[in-house]
Amino acid sequence: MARTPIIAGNWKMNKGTAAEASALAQEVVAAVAEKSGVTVIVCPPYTVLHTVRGAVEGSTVKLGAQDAFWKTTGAYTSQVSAEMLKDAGVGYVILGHSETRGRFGVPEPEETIKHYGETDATVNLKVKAVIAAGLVPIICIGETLDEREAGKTDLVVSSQVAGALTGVTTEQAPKLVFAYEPVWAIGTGKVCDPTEANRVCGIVRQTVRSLYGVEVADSVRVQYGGSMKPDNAAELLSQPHIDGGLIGGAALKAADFAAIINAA
Ligand SMILES: O=C[C@H](O)COP(=O)(O)O
Repeated sequence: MARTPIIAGNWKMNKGTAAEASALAQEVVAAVAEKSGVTVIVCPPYTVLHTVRGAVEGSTVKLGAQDAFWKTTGAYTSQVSAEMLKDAGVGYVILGHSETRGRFGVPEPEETIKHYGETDATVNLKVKAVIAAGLVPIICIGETLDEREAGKTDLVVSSQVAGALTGVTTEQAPKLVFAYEPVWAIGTGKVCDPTEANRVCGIVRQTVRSLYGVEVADSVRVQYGGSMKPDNAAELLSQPHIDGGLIGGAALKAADFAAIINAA
């Protein structure tokens, strides 16, 4: 089955002033104006969603968010619901990014803390809330270096996929997007070998197949993320199980982001 490639830029906690966000979003819109046949998404910080919404309006570039809470409203200080994101013009939501998942319950030194205790259970609640709001979740999964070296990659990835999908129906599943992001490849410049990235994206698809059957498995889109750059994108994106990319650092420069999109 032909799946439409999907490239998402995760700006993380960057380009968060209105001026920066507006400039980058406008550059992305201009850089991909002639490109068709690819779903292009930008995921800025919450504070500039409105700004970026205005910048991408009327273009093919879609608006995404970096997380969502599972409750719709209430006394949940600091949280943002999927319903609120929908109202803000968001169509896609990154969930379970490794920078929000917990790891082994080991406290980290303050200067390096960047994990917020996300578990498969909270990712699952968020996936269901995002689907209920009519938005598309981009579900992140991936192993740490320790897990890879212990030979646990396939187990970690398949259990994260299955854990995210409890209670998600066969009717809801075809639209899902997954992002396989080996944690050791994120922001390190150490990209996963394309053949291995394809193999693990195949594990994601196989897990979906075991839960929902072959048609759904053929429909879901699986991105690779982790140091994808203009010079390695074509080889990664030509792999049969890799339908796109979740891009961090290279999404902060419109020319690099566009080069990756053009390789899809
Ligand atoms: O969400 C994006 C990923 O964490 C990849 O980040 P990166 O491209 O900077 O390695």
